[in-house]
Amino acid sequence: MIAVDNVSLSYGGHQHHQALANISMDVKSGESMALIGPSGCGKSSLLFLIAGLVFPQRGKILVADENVAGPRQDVALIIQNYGLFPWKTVWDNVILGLKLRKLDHAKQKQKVSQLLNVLGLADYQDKYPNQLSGGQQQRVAVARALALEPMLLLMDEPFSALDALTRESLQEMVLDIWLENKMTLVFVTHSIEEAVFLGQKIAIFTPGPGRITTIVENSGMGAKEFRATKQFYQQCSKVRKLLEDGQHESA
Ligand SMILES: Nc1ncnc2c1ncn2[C@@H]1O[C@H](COP(=O)(O)OP(=O)(O)OP(=O)(O)O)[C@@H](O)[C@H]1O
Repeated sequence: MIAVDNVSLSYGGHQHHQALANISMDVKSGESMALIGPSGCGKSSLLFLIAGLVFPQRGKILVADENVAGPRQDVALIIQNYGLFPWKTVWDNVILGLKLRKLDHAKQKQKVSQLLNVLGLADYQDKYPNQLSGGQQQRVAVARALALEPMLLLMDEPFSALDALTRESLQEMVLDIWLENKMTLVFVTHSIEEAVFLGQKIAIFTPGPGRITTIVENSGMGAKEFRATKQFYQQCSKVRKLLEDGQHESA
């Protein structure tokens, strides 16, 4: 589904800054991958490259076997801080993408109602984002992305602003959606537990410029009970150790 081949990215201007160096990775169709590493190591930049919002100076990125030349209709991106329109209600935020696609009106309504029900937002459909909690806003962002039935869902630190329990329940919701829809999922996180709970593969980044040092296979993920297993704790320890090693290397 995604093939990133030897990609380097610099941001221009006179303070020329190399954000990513020689990144290669593959994500198969239906897989989930977590991107984790210290702040500023280029995780969001890699997500934006895959989304077709920025372009590399070197290397190649394919999505569904096609060169990424711009945003695609079948790829949804949830940006940091949810990216909701504050002047639109929950309903209008979620239906927006379907309107832009000019989907049949009845189908638009049916789809949005269904999603709001599934995500527990039906009672909030006429509220505005600033009338909602962080967890509710996050669910609206997820609903808006899922309305488009993406084959690839990209999420940038989706649950970072949430309290621990809300965060876990939304992680479980995303796991359910991923298992049911068999879409490909790539997400950025700072949380080791989140990476291990939701990532079938976990890409470990180091900074200065951003590189992927290791891709951890995490075959145990896929069940809610995984969180309570010994394997889960072992995987968390492994990821923590790799992150620490990366910090020492780049220090
Ligand atoms: N538009 C931009 N112009 C110039 N530099 C940028 C731009 N966007 C990001 N950078 C720089 O590129 C580097 C990588 O940023 P990026 O946001 O991808 O990192 P990150 O790993 O996602 O960080 P965080 O975990 O803090 O969100 C940083 O040093 C950042 O300052």
